Amino acid sequence: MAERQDERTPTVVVDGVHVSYPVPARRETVHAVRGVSFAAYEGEAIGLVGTNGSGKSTLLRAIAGLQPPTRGRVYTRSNPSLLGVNAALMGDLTGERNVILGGLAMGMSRREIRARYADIVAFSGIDEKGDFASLPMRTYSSGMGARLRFAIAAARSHDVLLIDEALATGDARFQRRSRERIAELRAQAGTVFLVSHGNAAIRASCDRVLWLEAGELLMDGPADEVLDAYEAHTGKP
Ligand SMILES: Nc1ncnc2c1ncn2[C@@H]1O[C@H](COP(=O)(O)OP(=O)(O)OP(=O)(O)O)[C@@H](O)[C@H]1O
Repeated sequence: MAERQDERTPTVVVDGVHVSYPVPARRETVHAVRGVSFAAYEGEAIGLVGTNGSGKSTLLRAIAGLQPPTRGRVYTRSNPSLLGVNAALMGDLTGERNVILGGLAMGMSRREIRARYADIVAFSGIDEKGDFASLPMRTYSSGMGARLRFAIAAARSHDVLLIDEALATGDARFQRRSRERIAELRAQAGTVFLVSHGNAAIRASCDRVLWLEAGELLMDGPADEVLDAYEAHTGKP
């Protein structure tokens, strides 16, 4: 077993990571992630579950390099262009402008963006109820924003793609497109992390699940096994 594991190529190694947020107003720190360790490999899709405030988004931000660990280390194989477009989307700009800026922020050329533009908008589904691509993003529902963000991020291949909640927002067709895209990214030896409150989306796309509770890694194993235990704990599917 150990030998077979050694043949796989790690893409992310999280080694004893702690993250604390100072809350000066209350003169305390929130210890959001507590000593989490695991390795992720090429071709894996890994779901993150845990009840509200258990540290999922914080761990994702630490892997993305957006939140420095207070203790421990995160190693990633490639330059983490993860969650690439998250910061770049701007409410006052149209969806179209955001697609262009998001693509540039991920290192795509203008020519590549032009070539992919129609696909990105079609993937997001934002134009299904009118010409939303030409309207400012602040006029979008939060689900539309999340879907456009995912569509932009999915337009190029990633060694590591971190997805926070986006998939929970779409209808059945968007979810099918997302599942297909995740499968393609994995086939290109990428690693996908998925945070969602919808266990069904995780069951459909992930083969491995990490269960965080109060900042600690409670369970790490095959998706069905961990989700069954998690659902027994929360009492809901
Ligand atoms: N910027 C911040 N400053 C202070 N505390 C924070 C900050 N961001 C998150 N926290 C706290 O850290 C803990 C973990 O939050 P986090 O958002 O990582 O959990 P989560 O599992 O993603 O939650 P949810 O499922 O509700 O989205 C929570 O107690 C939260 O209140």
